Amino acid sequence: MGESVNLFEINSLYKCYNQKEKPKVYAVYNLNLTIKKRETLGLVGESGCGKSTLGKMLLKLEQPTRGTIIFNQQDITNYSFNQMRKIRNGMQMIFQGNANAFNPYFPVEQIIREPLDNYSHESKEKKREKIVAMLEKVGLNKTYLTRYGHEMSGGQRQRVGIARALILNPEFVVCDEAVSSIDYALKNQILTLLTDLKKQFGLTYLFISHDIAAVNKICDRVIVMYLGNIVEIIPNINDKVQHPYTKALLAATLIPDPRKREKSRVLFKETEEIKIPEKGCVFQNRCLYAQQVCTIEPPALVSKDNEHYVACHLYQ
Ligand SMILES: Nc1ncnc2c1ncn2[C@@H]1O[C@H](COP(=O)(O)OP(=O)(O)OP(=O)(O)O)[C@@H](O)[C@H]1O
Repeated sequence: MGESVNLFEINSLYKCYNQKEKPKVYAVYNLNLTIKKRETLGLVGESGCGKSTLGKMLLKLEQPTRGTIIFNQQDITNYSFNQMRKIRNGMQMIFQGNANAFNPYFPVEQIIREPLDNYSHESKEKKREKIVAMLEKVGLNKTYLTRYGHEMSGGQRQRVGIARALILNPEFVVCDEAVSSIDYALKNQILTLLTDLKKQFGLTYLFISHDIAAVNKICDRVIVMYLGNIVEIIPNINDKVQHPYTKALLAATLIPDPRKREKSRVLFKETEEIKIPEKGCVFQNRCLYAQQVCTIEPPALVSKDNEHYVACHLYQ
């Protein structure tokens, strides 16, 4: 049997958070997706649409309520903590590089060494050599070993976070808003660094971001999520998007002038409560083009052309 080109195969995945004395929240709802080896897959959508929950389920930091997650042809959905331990070093996460991202009492050496200590019995000196080599790969050097989080800039902290995520040679990295809190020039440097490291280490990224420009720069394909569902998969964000939600999202975020952006929000219908409807399309309550069928049948995610998928009755 040849090697699979898919790193992940995700089938009918659900995550429901049961909250005390509050209604259930479906953060991810019947989601189907494959992630190809060595691709950078973008994940965009409004706050609360389930992006982080999906990322955490792939890393098994959250347990799915239903569905299956196949990683490298192994069904890891119900793997125990010990079974996950054997593959967890192959999956890592890069968070926002803000000052709270690291333990304030740990110097950089300890921050990056922590994952190594969990997985390797090498001597302290050998580990230090690896840490210094990794610091150099991310554009820092050994003088940073003794620095604390608050003694670094946002960009330097972000580089340390990347070094920590890559120290165990992972195959898959979730970048969760990894460049969202840094300014434009620095953002470009970190995006270039992530792209270089991807080539060097043969990485696969899930790149979660509110920043459409960053997604545009780095991603091979982009998933658009709305209320826990995938509404569109775009091979390239410059391609013609089709789903009314994607159009509205792009119009709202790509216009630099916030006053004009406000106007473009009319692309959504305003609703009091944004929640998954009992039947039909998830976006029906806010869609300006909703028809009767949208209130009855959920649209399937169908292929348009060349890996462009859209879940909308307007195009079926
Ligand atoms: N531990 C939790 N307990 C209860 N509800 C949760 C929990 N984590 C997330 N949720 C809810 O699940 C939904 C999806 O949250 P999630 O953090 O995945 O969204 P997101 O798209 O990553 O948002 P953001 O862009 O703001 O980070 C939200 O309604 C959120 O309130």
